[in-house]
Amino acid sequence: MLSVADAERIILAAVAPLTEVEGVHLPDATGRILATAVKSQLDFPHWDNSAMDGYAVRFEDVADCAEDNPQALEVIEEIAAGQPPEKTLQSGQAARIFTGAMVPSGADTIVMQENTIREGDRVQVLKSPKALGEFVRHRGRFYQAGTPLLNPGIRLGAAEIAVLAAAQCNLIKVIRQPRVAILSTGSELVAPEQPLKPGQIVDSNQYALAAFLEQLGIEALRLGIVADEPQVLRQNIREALQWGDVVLSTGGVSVGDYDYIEGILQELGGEVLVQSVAIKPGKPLTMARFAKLRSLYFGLPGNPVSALVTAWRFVQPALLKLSGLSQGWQPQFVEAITELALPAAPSRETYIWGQVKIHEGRFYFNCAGGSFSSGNLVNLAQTNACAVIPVGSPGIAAGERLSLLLLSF
Ligand SMILES: Nc1nc2c(c(=O)[nH]1)N[C@H]1C(S)=C(S)[C@@H](COP(=O)(O)OP(=O)(O)OC[C@H]3O[C@@H](n4cnc5c(N)ncnc54)[C@H](O)[C@@H]3O)O[C@H]1N2
Ligand code: MOO
Ligand SMILES: [Mg+2]
Repeated sequence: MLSVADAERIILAAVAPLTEVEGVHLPDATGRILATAVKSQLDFPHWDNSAMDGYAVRFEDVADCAEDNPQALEVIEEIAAGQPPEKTLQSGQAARIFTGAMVPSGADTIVMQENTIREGDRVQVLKSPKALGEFVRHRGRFYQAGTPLLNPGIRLGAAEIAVLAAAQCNLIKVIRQPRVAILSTGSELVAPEQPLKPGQIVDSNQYALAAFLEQLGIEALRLGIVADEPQVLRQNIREALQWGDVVLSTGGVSVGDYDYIEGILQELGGEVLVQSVAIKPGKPLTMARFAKLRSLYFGLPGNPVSALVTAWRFVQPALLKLSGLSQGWQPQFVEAITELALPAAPSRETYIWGQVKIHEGRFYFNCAGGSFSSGNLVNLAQTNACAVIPVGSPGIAAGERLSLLLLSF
């Protein structure tokens, strides 16, 4: 049985980030991973412009003015944003200007409107600017044309999409999305919409995994429920591996008579890298690499909580690394204070699900109510973090610090 740390290392080492590139239009680029550096032929700002509504002036004209010593200037034109100036400012002159408008030649400083009094075609400046260039946003101050604007390997969110739009990048090169197939193994399973006969179990894992993937920005190929019949399972798994970069199944990975997954992976030529892990829940986690197909198989345990906890702990970083993210794909742990006492972990690293909150700048963890069983998915609702209890820990008292795996925060 591997330790959690060793299993993580083996799994993540087996992941080769995707490199294939595709083009998407800007409105479709949200959530995608940038494949190549983006440069712009434009400086940012594109030209000297005003940061305030006020007057464009020559600093030397107003360097010494004050309320009891105002400086009168002649207003020679009005420049709105989007409108190029027509005149060149001479000494003793000002131009009415608005935020974002181009600074006219001859001017070097902006005086904000609040420090002026307008009198017809003249303006009185009541306060001298702090420095030459005050409230001028100079061309190229934020970014110089031709240098990298966005680096590859980043996920495109609202901020990056704004940058791309401003740089007029309409077609973006992104890394293709991972292909992930999911299947639920188990002859006892029925879909949520089917009537339940005695002894049957509703296939919640398929839905949980599809939602888990969707939250990572991946649309899963849902292969449905596959019965515990070796021939049928083998055929489904073979096809899934041919199509996908990653195949996730649940169930059939323990030691029962109907637990066929590991044997099938070996028959299909997979290199089984993980067979069991000292983690609770999730001990029978199985992972295999199919080098020729360039695909990975995760056989997650069938118990609903075991399936999700192992997905959060191992599959999530693997998929984020696969997606081409250059950083931030590793699992995120923070130090937190537990509100309630947590149990001992004699032999397996134990994950206790619950909720994390920030209070006065600190993380606080509240474990879920109800019973902690890998078969109880009811108290999994609203989980956004898992407390990690290290192997050999006698338990963690209320008010003590612990390490927390952040899920979505
Ligand atoms: N003798 C032993 N028995 C078990 C061991 C062990 O070490 N020795 N390990 C236990 C642990 S820990 C886990 S976790 C489970 C994992 O079992 P499998 O991965 O083989 O899963 P199944 O046997 O197929 O199912 C277990 C349980 O989960 C339910 N299930 C399965 N699929 C779904 C689904 N898609 N949606 C909802 N629920 C599902 C299934 O009906 C069973 O109740 O093994 C222990 N046994
Ligand atoms: O590891 Mo199992 O997931 O304890 O029930
Ligand atoms: Mg089983």
